[in-house]
Amino acid sequence: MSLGSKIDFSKFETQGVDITPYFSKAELEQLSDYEKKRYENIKRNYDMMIAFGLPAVKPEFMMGPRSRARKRPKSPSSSDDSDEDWSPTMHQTKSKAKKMSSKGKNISQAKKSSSTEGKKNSGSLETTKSKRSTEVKHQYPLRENRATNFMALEPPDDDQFLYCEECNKEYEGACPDHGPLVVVEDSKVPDTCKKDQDRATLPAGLTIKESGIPNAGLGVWADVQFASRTRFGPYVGVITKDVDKVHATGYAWQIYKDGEASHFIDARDPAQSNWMRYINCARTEAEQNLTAYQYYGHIYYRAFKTIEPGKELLVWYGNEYGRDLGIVRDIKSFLKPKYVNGEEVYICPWCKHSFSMVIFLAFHVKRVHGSKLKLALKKNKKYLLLVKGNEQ
Ligand SMILES: C[S@@+](CC[C@H](N)C(=O)[O-])C[C@H]1O[C@@H](n2cnc3c(N)ncnc32)[C@H](O)[C@@H]1O
Repeated sequence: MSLGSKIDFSKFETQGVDITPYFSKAELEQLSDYEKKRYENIKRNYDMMIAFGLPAVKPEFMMGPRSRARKRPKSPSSSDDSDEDWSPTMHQTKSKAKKMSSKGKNISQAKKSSSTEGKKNSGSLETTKSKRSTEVKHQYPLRENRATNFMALEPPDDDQFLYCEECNKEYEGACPDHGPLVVVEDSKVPDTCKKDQDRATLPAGLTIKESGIPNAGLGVWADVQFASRTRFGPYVGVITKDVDKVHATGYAWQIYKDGEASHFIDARDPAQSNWMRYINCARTEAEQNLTAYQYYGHIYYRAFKTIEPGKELLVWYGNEYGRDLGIVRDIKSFLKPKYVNGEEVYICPWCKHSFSMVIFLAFHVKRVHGSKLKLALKKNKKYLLLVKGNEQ
């Protein structure tokens, strides 16, 4: 089976996409560049399905401004997505972390959250009932999904414990065996530099310049070596509960209180943020060198390996935002069908559009996310493999 081999995708690659007819002037003004690009991708995908005679349901935004009520986005904590079983190097996990007081008192049982090797390598999943891929039943709507472009950790039960990656335990203070983290403070900002506060706070030994990730904008690079267990932060921004605003910019961290989403720290304004707003999202585990964590209501980044001079500082933004940037690191759940009214539905792991057939998902994945799927046999079972994508 060669998915999509006879389809000419090239005209869709090059054709411009105009989304302006579907929005009122006021709505267009409110959309960020990020959101516009996202709607263009959805429209391009829909146009492609129609052009190839594939059944597709019109995305909601294409119904026009009058018939559409803009949906509020879901918070990541309320997501019904079930593939949150792996979250790269995020160690504040609900009720699973072993917590130790600074005196070494055991509070609860540990989760070995960084042992992702086996999970990372499982790039295949069984496709059940493969005959489905040859019989067209009906196409599920292309679900319109609002971008989840804020950064989010797994909700911590509480944020008064510090995780020690070396002992895989949390302590109420410094680790008794490995000591405190090495703290890198922000540079002090003179009053005359307030409007450029973000850049002025950059600590010595770091540079802000174009990212090594294509089209990612600026990034932060190490000029000197930073040891593992170096702490940066806190992440500085405006405290807000305005989810629409944080969606439009992509610079906010979700903060939790008592395990529930509470507010955001939004670093969209350079005059009210710090240099950490320029740290980009790692595309792979291999290139990630920072772990984000929440401590007493603040977000800090900590090096979990030595960062050599010339390396870009990269953190993980969370599964939802990662997917939105086209990064899927949880390949394990790729193409696992979900069941809706007894029917198999295949969900795109990047943007979560639903498809009734694997082949439709394959078209979509190739066109919108630039990845290919191929069928493989393993122990006499059929698997679908992602053969090209962001996972390297
Ligand atoms: C917190 S900002 C990071 C700083 C940003 N690069 C800048 O120049 O201001 C988040 C934005 O950076 C870009 N970005 C970060 N990581 C990325 C990645 N892995 N791939 C593509 N874009 C990325 C996206 O535009 C994202 O919305």
